[in-house]
Amino acid sequence: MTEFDGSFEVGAPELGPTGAEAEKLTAAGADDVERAAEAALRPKGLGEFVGQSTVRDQLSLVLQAAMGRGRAPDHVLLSGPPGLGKTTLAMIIASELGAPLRLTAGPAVQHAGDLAAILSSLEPGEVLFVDEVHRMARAAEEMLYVAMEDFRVDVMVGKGPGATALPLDLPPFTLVGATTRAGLLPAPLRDRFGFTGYLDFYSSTDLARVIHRSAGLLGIEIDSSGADEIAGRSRGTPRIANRLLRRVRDWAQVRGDGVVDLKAARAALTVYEVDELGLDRLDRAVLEALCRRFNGGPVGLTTIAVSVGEEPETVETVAEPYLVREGFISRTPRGRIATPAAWHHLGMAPPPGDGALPI
Ligand SMILES: Nc1ncnc2c1ncn2[C@@H]1O[C@H](COP(=O)(O)OP(=O)(O)OP(=O)(O)O)[C@@H](O)[C@H]1O
Repeated sequence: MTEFDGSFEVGAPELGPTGAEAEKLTAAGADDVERAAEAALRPKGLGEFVGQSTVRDQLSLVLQAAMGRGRAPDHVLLSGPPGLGKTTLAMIIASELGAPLRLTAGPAVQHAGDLAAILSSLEPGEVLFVDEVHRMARAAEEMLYVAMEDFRVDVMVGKGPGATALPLDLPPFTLVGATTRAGLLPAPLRDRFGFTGYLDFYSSTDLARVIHRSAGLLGIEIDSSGADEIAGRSRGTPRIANRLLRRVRDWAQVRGDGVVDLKAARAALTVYEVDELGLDRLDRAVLEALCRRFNGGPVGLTTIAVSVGEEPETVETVAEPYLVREGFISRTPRGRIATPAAWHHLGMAPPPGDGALPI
């Protein structure tokens, strides 16, 4: 039996649930039907990718220039909160280049040997996508520096004092790394990416476009008031927009007339506890913990995570970026603080002075 090296090969840049994503899903236990539905909605080319015009333009230049030179493009780092399209862009990069794509993730690369196995089997021009690149083991990271810069990997043969490093030349390849936490990447790794694309939360207008596009692909009848309502509650995130669209579609089918309109969107999102600003259970639990239990803070991330029953990383990468962006939370050296907006959102008056202002 061949040992699993934590990566998945995609021969042709076939996108959608039958390609790389389907393999990824199978290996992950296919426990998530939502993810399969999501994969079906992935844009297949830069032209279909909604919004993020700056990153799109920059990337398009990088790719066109490389193709013009007949060379593999520089390594690309994609940075931004979850669900904004990093994996989708990696697939698009391979697709636009007509190159095969290999997918893996930082947590699957826990030993240098895992990475050596992946790198040494890359085809010329292949795109290697490493999701959560900030979570790779240190030894693998160091191997990656050399592979990115010199297209070489040193394979260790033997053990102990007699061990020798055999240099193995690699074909040119393009690494696409994705991270939700660019700040955690060591500088030597960050510096080896020739281009970094920063993905930001989407405007409601762009999200409404994503929703109309997805509705078209799924054969859902939708009007603009329904799309706008869903967009406004999607926390600036296409993944959430697509998920809420499917939930509103369920409501429209079971309790409505099948059309996703304003009434269906409002009723369904009330059922699913997504409030008018798009805050969901976790977001509200974080605000409640901060205000009710810790009187507005400052309080440490771990303490908040324990009180809402989540991992600190989930709170930090999933809930916080949006809460900070919407001005509900301030991050200070002493911990997280609830802003007056957070208190008001919970229907409470902020305490005078402390807790209301960032320190
Ligand atoms: N610009 C976009 N236009 C249309 N749909 C998009 C766009 N960006 C993302 N999506 C949709 O949102 C879903 C999530 O995107 P994707 O998986 O690429 O996010 P991600 O940033 O890689 O998330 P994570 O960090 O959690 O892996 C995809 O199914 C895709 O259909």
